[in-house]
Amino acid sequence: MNVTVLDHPLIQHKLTLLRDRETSTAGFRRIAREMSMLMAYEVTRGLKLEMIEIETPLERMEAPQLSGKKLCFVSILRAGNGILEGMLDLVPGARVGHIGLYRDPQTLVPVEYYLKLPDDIGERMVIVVDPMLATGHSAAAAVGRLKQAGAAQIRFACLLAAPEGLAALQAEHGDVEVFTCAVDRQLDDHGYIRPGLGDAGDRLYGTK
Ligand SMILES: O=P(O)(O)OC[C@H]1O[C@H](OP(=O)(O)OP(=O)(O)O)[C@H](O)[C@@H]1O
Ligand SMILES: O=c1cc[nH]c(=O)[nH]1
Ligand SMILES: [Mg+2]
Repeated sequence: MNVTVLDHPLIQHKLTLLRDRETSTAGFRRIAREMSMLMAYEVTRGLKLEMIEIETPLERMEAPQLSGKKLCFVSILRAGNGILEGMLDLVPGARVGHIGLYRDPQTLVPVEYYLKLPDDIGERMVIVVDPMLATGHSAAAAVGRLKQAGAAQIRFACLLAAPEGLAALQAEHGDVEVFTCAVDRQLDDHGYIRPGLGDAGDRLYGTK
C-alpha cells in the first residue's frame, strides 16, 4: 500500500498531546498547526528541483529552486483547515482549493456542500489535507472530484488513519500516496477511529 507513516519523534510526541482528552481547544489548534508544518516538510520531500544562476554577495553560483508550477493544497472542510494553516506557514506560495464535505452521522456517506479549486489544478501537484481518514469515504469522494477537475498528481495527508479507510482509499484510488502520523487499531460502530483523538472538527473549533 502506498502509505508513509510520519514517524519523526516531534510529530509522534505532538500527536500524543492531540489525542489527550485534557488538551484544550486552543492547545489542540496550536499543536495541529505545529504538526502540519512538520507534515508538510515530509510530504513535499520528493518535489523536483532545477538549477538557477544567482549572485551571492561574493560570486555567481548555480543554486537549486523548486521547479514547475506551485503546488496546491486542497482542504476538506471544515477540519482540513486545522492542518492547512501550518502547511501554508511552510509553503506560503502554494495555491489552495476547498471542498466542503460532511459525513452524514447515520449513513457515514459524505455530503458535498462546497467546491472551489484553482483552474489549472491539472498542472500542479495536489496535496489533499484532512486530519482524519476513517471509513475513507470523504477522502475518496474528494479525490474523485479532483480527478474530475483534471488533477493527476495527488497526495493525501492526515493526522490519523484507520486500516479500513486506507484500504477503501487504496481500492478506489490506488495512485494516491497517503501520508499519516499513525495508523490506529480500527473503526468503532459510529465510524470513529479507535483509539483516535475524537472528532477533529469539534476539538479544533470547540463545537461540542
Ligand atoms: O473517512 P470518513 O469516514 O469519511 O471520515 C472522515 C471525515 O470525518 C470528519 O469530518 P466531518 O464529517 O466530521 O466534518 P467536519 O470536518 O465538518 O467536522 C473528518 O474531518 C473527515 O473529513
Ligand atoms: O474518529 C473520527 C472519525 C471521523 N471524523 C473524526 O473527526 N474523527
Ligand atoms: Mg467533524
